[in-house]
Amino acid sequence: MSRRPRLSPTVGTARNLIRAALDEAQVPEGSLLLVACSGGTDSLALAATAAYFARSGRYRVGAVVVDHGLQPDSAAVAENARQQLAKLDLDPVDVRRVEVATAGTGPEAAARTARYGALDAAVEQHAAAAVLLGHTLDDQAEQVLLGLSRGSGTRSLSGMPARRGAYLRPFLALRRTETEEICRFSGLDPWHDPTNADPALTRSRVRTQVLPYLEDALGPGIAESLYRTSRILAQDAAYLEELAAAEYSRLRAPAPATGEGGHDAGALLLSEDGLRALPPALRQRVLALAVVELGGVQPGFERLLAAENLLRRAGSAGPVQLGGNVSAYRQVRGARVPQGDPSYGSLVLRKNL
Ligand SMILES: Nc1ncnc2c1ncn2[C@@H]1O[C@H](COP(=O)(O)OP(=O)(O)OP(=O)(O)O)[C@@H](O)[C@H]1O
Repeated sequence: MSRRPRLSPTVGTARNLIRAALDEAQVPEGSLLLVACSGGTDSLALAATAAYFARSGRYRVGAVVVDHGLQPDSAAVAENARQQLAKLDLDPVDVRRVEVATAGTGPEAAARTARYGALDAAVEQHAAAAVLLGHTLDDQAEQVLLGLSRGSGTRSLSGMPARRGAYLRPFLALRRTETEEICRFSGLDPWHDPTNADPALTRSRVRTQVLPYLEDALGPGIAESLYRTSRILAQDAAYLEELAAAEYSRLRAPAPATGEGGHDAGALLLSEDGLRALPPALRQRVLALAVVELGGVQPGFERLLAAENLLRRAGSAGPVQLGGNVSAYRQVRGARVPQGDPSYGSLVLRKNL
């Protein structure tokens, strides 16, 4: 009597991870899932595991391969991905060539922007309910380590989110060695991106030198520990951001226009007493929310400390540059700010044109 090959425990774990991610995001049964697939080990393993949900009839499953056109062999890499995906009976398998606009930004960031543009377009065209990304625990550990090396805060150290809109990362708890195992088990032949071992790239050095060194020096389990840290900090970041958003809407007021009536859209006011009463973790987040609302970029820690210092000054103070051309200053009562003007007692944030 012939026996069916035993299911690898890793394949079972991977299925459970996808099932949990879809349930958590409440992706409706019968809808289309698109796997974002580079043809590399992680996303091919993801496609192979997601294919199970098509076979079981619970979802429809397709894949999108983005050809960035940055390397001479990029079309061949995309074709290899298509051939591997053809073994999995996914529908559709959509290979998209994109133009990567590298002017003014690094090639990696430009490729990412173009890739997400193509994935968004594929979601729209195929009316997909979710896009699955193949990031693993190892990717998350690298992300946290890179964040630590830059002196980042809670949000950045919480790494990549498991979910953002329709984008899901079900494999964040899975090791890269496990995605390799799934590919072997599924008879897939993944592409090995040579840039993953390129010592000129910081992330590659973290992957091939720093993490193995830490593993050696501190003992095994460092990747799992960094992943654990990311989960703890993700909870904390979400909670602090929720509190800060509530404080921001409580303390924020529109700036009056300099002329008759209306508001000055390029500025806003934050109650100084309200800001002073907050703990620094919330005060700095409130200031950052104001900067972003005015069209600036998320300010760094030192800039936020400088803005907080304005609140300790006796008279008019500032401006302090907060990034993205947004500055903060305070004005005290006098000829320019008569009592009764809402700018009095407020920190003013202004976008300089
Ligand atoms: N060219 C691409 N086309 C479609 N999706 C992609 C492409 N490149 C990356 N992705 C998606 O983004 C995820 C992360 O890619 P990245 O290259 O950062 O990591 P990786 O660990 O090398 O992943 P992989 O082994 O799947 O290539 C991939 O798992 C995949 O879901």
